[in-house]
Amino acid sequence: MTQDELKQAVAQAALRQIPQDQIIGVGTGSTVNFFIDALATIKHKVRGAVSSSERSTERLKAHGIAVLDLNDVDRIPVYVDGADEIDASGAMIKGGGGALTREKIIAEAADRFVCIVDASKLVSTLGKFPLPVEVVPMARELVARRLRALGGDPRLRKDYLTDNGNIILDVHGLTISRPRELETSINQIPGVVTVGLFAHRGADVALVGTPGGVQEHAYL
Ligand SMILES: O=C(CO)[C@H](O)[C@H](O)COP(=O)(O)O
Repeated sequence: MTQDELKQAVAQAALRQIPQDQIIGVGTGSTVNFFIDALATIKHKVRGAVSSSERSTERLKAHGIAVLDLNDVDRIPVYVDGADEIDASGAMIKGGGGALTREKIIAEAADRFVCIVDASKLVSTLGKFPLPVEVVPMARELVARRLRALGGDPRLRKDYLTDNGNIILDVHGLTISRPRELETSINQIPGVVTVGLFAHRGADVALVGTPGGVQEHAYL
């Protein structure tokens, strides 16, 4: 099976997690694109979506799925999103697609985080994938110095601004043995908008695409 076929399989499996007549949180990325396409086939069963990026919003609307403002929504029972890495506790690195801030906001607002990944994203220790950090532009060098002090090698994502008008520093060279602590430390640096570590609010369940089928991993 190709990686795209694995992504498609988990996207399809995620439909079973979608409650009837509710608003669904929708993430960003190539796996989520397959999920949005799958969601379109049951769109009469959902009230609409809260979207984590302009890209996902565009795709949802193209399918005729209503996109709502988070401020107008009381409850999001399920948030479906991909990840760049996920460990055995459900902690993740996210933000490879640059949407980490809105993703973290919707993840926090949702009752349940369903992570959809192919098996290549499962890791024992987070950090091989460079950790994205969204930063207010004027704080770039200050934040970069602080990230170096934490043992990382921050590199500016070239020719890229987030949907919020900020830059991203991708931090290479980290071995993240204590994801919660690192998430807290990086969030303390003035100028950091969001770190792409999702440890305090990790996944509740991961649907993992493998050549043998979709596995479900539940986390406490
Ligand atoms: O965090 C993300 C976007 O900001 C994505 O979930 C992550 O990058 C995984 O993307 P893909 O499904 O394309 O591998």
